[in-house]
Amino acid sequence: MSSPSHGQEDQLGDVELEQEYVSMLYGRLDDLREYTSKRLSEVLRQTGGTPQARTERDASTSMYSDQLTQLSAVENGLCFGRLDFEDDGRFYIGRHGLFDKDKEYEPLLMDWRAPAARPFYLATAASPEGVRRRRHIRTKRRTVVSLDDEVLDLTSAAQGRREGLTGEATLLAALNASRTGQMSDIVATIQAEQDRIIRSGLNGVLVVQGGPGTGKTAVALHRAAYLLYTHRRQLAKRGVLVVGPNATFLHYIGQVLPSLGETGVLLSTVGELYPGLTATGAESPHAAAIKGRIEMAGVVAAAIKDRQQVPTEKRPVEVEFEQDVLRLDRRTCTQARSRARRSRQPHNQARRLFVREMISALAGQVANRLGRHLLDQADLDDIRRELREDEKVRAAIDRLWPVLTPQELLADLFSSPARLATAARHLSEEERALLVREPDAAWTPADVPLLDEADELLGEDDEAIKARQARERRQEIDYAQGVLDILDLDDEADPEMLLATDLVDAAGLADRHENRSHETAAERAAADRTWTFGHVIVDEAQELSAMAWRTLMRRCPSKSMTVVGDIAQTGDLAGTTSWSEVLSPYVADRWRLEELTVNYRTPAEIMAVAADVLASVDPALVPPTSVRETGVAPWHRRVEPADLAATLPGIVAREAAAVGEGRLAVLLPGGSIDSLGAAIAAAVPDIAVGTQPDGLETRTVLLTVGQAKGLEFDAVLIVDPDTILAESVRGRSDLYVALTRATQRLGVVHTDELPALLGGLHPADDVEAA
Ligand SMILES: Nc1ncnc2c1ncn2[C@@H]1O[C@H](COP(=O)(O)OP(=O)(O)OP(=O)(O)O)[C@@H](O)[C@H]1O
Repeated sequence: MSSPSHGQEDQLGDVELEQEYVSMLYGRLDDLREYTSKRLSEVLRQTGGTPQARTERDASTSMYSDQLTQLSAVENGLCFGRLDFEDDGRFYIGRHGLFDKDKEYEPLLMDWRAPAARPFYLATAASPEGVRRRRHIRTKRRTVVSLDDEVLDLTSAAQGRREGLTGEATLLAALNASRTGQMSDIVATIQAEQDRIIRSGLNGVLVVQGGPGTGKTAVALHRAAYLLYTHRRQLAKRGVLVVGPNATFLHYIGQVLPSLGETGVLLSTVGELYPGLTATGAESPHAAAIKGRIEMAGVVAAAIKDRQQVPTEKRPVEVEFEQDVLRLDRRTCTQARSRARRSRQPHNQARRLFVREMISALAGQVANRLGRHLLDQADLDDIRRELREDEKVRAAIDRLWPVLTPQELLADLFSSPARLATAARHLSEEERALLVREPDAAWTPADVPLLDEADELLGEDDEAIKARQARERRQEIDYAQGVLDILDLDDEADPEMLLATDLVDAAGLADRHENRSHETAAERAAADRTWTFGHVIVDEAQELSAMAWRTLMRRCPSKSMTVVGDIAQTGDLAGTTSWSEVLSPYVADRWRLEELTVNYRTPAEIMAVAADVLASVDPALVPPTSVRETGVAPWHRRVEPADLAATLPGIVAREAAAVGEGRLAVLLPGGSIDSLGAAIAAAVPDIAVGTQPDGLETRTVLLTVGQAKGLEFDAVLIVDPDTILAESVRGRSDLYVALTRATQRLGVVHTDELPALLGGLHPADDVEAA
């Protein structure tokens, strides 16, 4: 509600006044951009100097480029609010702090994350915190288009604003707007219960539990921006990781942080956390669920032990060496293996000890045959060296204790029922059979935590480390050569002036860049499996398996984490329905819980239907309260199974037309995407089938419920709810997720009797007639 005390004329006058102020702010922003860009070019042009000067220059380069990125990002909606206080003070609130350099840096615009900006989100008529009026300023590009005032006194509170909502008109305008396929930031309309979570302290594990549409994802991302602003020094170095369920979801949320001026955050799925590997393989949900169990950590450890072999009593290892046959018997090998294992080093590093013991044993045999008394220390050293370099000796030792990469270990394990039987003996035969795969099959997302576990237990052998270092050094030199080439391309350079290559060669420049100052923490983190983050945010956290949690906890030893999710929406068989169950192995009961209760996405009419489904998942679960109604009744239509393929394209086309500029999602059972997808795609323009990162920007998209998790659309059409319910033991949760994706319209097409759970839907003919 716009302030009743303000007439239309006042508003017009105010709009002009605010436009003046907003234009002044944009002028200041332009000045700042120009200044920063100039400084950056100056720094980039400087060369030479002492090592300290170079370090300072690197720091200035990254500071100015970061500032420039931030200043470019805040163009849209730079200023969105104003607070007027009882004592006649006032200030403006926006995406970025701006100061008046001519007036002792007096604030012109307060960053929304600054402590002083908090009353903009928290002040209420009942507790105004000295605020007289809160004004929401809506802009389009650089033009002020409207204002929404709230007067925070109890009389105006009694007159009608809905209790508990901040900036109601602006909020409802944002919620009613058509979706674009990309999530937007909510910085102008953060609600009080969300603000408290966004600004909660950095330390410890914070769990944010909330029903669908309560803004968990939005809150998690704004929290990342807030934490980076408030604890920049601490977090910029180690970076922040945001984990999401799949690439489509990451694409959907990908613009939110950049629009808030934050680019140093790594967005990743758990499946992408193993550098150099893309987990594109698919497998049955049951196989993935087994791989997600915590017992799999023991299976990986056992699989490694199983590769540390000793010969049988009767058949010692025989090695040909210089026309002689040397023997490694069971006792010698067992002793060497025990010593190597006792070192508690990872397999590939402990191997050094094993090799040393084996070479000693073999050298002893050679010395005895040559006549030990004839040999001095130098001879013995020679014998050891020759043994080490001998191909056959090396091969024999490799068979007993091979150098292994995580990929080799797991590919060998899963392609061998015998190896699986040894390492995973507590699994049933049927469970083991589900894990068997071809040796060269593609890796699946559920394999990634196992690879991570294996990497931890295998470690890297020295040769691999040396090879990697050499590779990295070559990359540094290539990068440095590129920099030199660019610098020397300047054709306006004075011919008398020394070229950069006259001063330093690529190897020399690479030395200076050894600390990779040109990469952000997020970029370095993405390339390094052992990177540990300053803060980790996990979205749709209910879907993570126990093994995935183990991987993530390894990446965050400080346990500074924000975990957001909804245990009523768990669809993955490996997922959880209890936060305490997944967190207690790592932090016992030292985690704090915050709950979100208001649904900003799903209108009340649709939520009433979803509430029945939720009650069937667990009667104790409480659905979130919808913030708005649309007046559009959700409908159902029965179609004979034989007619489905012929009828559905028409229904989809009608819904796509009804949604106008908005987005429509057709949610189908997993098994139907292929069979029904082609017919629908042929009849409906601008359509995407299945997950493609930018598929959400098409007007219509066909997805399974699992693929639609975390996403939202103006209209949703659910096809064949019976099969969605039957497809998984978590079918009811899946249906609940499907129903709660819509912001405006919902329809359900079924081929059998309407499931009783969906009794709240209205027959399509009644809805059309109305
Ligand atoms: N304070 C707010 N102002 C404006 N829009 C909001 C606000 N809070 C949430 N929204 C919008 O509500 C929708 C749902 O938010 P979000 O996706 O974060 O919910 P969620 O709790 O993660 O949902 P789900 O559990 O279904 O994934 C989004 O469009 C988001 O932008």
